[in-house]
Amino acid sequence: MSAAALSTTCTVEFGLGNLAGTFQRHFLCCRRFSAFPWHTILHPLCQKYPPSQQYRKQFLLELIKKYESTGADPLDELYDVLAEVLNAEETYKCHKSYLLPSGDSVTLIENVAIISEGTTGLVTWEAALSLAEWSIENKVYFKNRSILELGSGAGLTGLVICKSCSPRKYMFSDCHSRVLQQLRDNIQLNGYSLNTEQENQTNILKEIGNEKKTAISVIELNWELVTEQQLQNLQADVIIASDVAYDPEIIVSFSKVLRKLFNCFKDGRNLEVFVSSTIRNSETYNLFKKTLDIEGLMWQVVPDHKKIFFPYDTHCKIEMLNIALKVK
Ligand SMILES: C[S@@+](CC[C@H](N)C(=O)[O-])C[C@H]1O[C@@H](n2cnc3c(N)ncnc32)[C@H](O)[C@@H]1O
Repeated sequence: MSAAALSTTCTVEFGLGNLAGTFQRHFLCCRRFSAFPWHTILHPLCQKYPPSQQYRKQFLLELIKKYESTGADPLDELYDVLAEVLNAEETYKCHKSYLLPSGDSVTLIENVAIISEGTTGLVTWEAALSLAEWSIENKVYFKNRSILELGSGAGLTGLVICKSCSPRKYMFSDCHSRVLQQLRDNIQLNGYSLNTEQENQTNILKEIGNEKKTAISVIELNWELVTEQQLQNLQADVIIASDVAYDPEIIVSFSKVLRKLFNCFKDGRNLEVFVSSTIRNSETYNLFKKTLDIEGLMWQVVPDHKKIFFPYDTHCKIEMLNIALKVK
């Protein structure tokens, strides 16, 4: 049977609309499947930006097993792709592509291991996916505003916001040199150019035709070292962060940075702060809330967004806080 014929069969059998969309979303960012997949390994995004060799191999073996368990004749095309994948070099980095509701996508280079090179910042974490989904439903917080993201990691949330919410300025930041390099690469991979230092300082907007483009920069910003003056110079209106409350030491320095950011707003400008966290350990998470309290900050839990379109473990508890200065 040809691939086209199989594709038609699957369309009829599984109803291509939602199901194919689900398969693509799972496959392109390396998530497990619970049903028979198609429109994946030959997807143009997969061919241009291949997921890890290990993931593609497992996927194809499972696909072949499930397909042949229906009694169908072996499909040469699947074995050809499997041979190609088996011959490919196994690398410690891979591509993951995240499909957006607009039809656009964000492709990232991520490490295969979740912790590598002494950092957690080389992969995308669940809280980043959740924050990105929330942002698409809440564009009003980002449109024409100047956003500072703390601990950006691989850059998923920021790239989704830049592609979907038209911010005026987006400042990615992190402290780790490998993470900062991967962030720059990922931003460029998605078709953006980075602002120069001079452009950052003078806050120049890129204007192409009549369309204003988001000014994007990557900043080395270590919560342990950054001063109030440095934060003041960034002139951010909105602060976001995801999965940064996972370690007691980090929690203290992160909360202090938030307090410093609020101190920059003595002139009455309004600062919006959103922090999305996976609650792995309730003691650690409570410590985060307690530390915010010690720093003179209060929070409200933001209601969950409605549409889930990135595949992630929905059993893990993710919570987003809107953080503000306590009223005296
Ligand atoms: C668990 S990762 C989360 C990355 C990304 N926000 C996500 O959710 O996918 C934590 C990030 O915080 C960064 N980080 C940890 N300590 C930091 C510090 N003192 N200053 C700045 N960034 C820090 C790490 O480099 C890493 O990128």
